[in-house]
Amino acid sequence: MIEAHQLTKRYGEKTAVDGLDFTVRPGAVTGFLGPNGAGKSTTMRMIVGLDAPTSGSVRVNGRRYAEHAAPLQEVGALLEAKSIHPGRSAFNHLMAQAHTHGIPRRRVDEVIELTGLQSVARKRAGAFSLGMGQRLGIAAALLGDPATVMLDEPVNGLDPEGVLWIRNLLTSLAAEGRTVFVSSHLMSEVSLVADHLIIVGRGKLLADTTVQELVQQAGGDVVKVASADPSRLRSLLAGPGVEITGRTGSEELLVTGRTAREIGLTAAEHGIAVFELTPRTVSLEEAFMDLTRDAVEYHGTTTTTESTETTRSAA
Ligand SMILES: Nc1ncnc2c1ncn2[C@@H]1O[C@H](COP(=O)(O)OP(=O)(O)OP(=O)(O)O)[C@@H](O)[C@H]1O
Repeated sequence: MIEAHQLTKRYGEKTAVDGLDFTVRPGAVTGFLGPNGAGKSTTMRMIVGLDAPTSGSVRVNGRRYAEHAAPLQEVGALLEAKSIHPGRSAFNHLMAQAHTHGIPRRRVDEVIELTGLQSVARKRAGAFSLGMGQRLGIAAALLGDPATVMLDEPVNGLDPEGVLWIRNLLTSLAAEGRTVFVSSHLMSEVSLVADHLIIVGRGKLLADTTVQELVQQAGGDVVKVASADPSRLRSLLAGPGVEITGRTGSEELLVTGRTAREIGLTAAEHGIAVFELTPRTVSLEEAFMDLTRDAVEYHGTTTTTESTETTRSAA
C-alpha cells in the first residue's frame, strides 16, 4: 500500500509535485500516468526516500520508507534502468545486493529465473541490451520479495516480446496480492494492465479513477448513424441521458446514451431507412489527452473547424 498525503516537491521556483493525495492498494495494478514532466519520477523517488518532500508525506505499507527496518523487503523499485556497475555480472550484482540486505542466495537464483536471465546471468551487465538491463533492474526490485513493487516506465525501449513479458509479470504480481504501481506516459500501454489509474499533470492530481470510468467521463460509447431522415430520428431518440450531435445538412448523427440496437429498432419502427450504424468506443488515448491537454508543456498545432449542432437532454 502506498499513501501520499499532500505530497509536494519544489526545486527552486519549479513545483515538480504539487499537493498530491492518493492511495495505491494491494492486489491490483495501478497505473501512474501523466505527460512528460508531470512529476511521476519525482513522486516515485520520494516514495523510496531518494528525494525528500518539501512538504506533505508518503508512506509505504504504513510507514515512511526510512522507518522500515528492511525497506527492500517492503518495496522494490525500478527507477532507472542500467544503474548497474558495467563490469559486474548480473549474478554478482544481485548477490552484492542480497548480501547487504541479508537475503539468501536461493532468492537470487529465484529472481534470475523469474526474469528469464539464466543464460546471461554470468555475463557482464555492461554488455546487456536495454531489455536485459530492464529485466535485471526488475530482478533487483523483486529480490526482497516485497509487498509493494514500483516500476518507472518499465516498457520504455522494449521489443514486443519484452513488453508482453512485463505485462504478464505485473498482472501476476498483483494476483499474488502485491501492490503494483507502474508509471507511463502512454495510456494505451497502461490500460492493458492497470485496474486503477492515477493521472497527474504539472505535479497535480488530475484523476484517481478506473479505465472504465475514464471512458465514461470522456463521453462513453458513441454510435454513428446515417439515415434518410436524421432530424426525425434525432427527435425520436432524444431522452434523458442522451446526447446527439450532427452537422447541419448531413445524414449522419453521433449518438451517446443509446445502443446501436436501440437506434436500429427505433428507426425500423418508424420506417426510417438506415444506411450506416456504427458503434465507436471512445479511445482511451483521446480521453487521456482531453484530461491532460492543459498540463502538456509542449503542444503541436492541430485545428478542427467542423460546425456542429447538439441536442442534449438532461439526465
Ligand atoms: N533535480 C531536479 N531539479 C530541478 N528540476 C527538476 C529535478 N527533477 C525534476 N525536475 C523537474 O520537475 C518536473 C517533474 O519531473 P519528473 O521527472 O518527475 O516528471 P515525469 O512525469 O517523470 O516526466 P517524464 O515522463 O518525462 O519522465 C519537470 O519539469 C522536471 O524538469
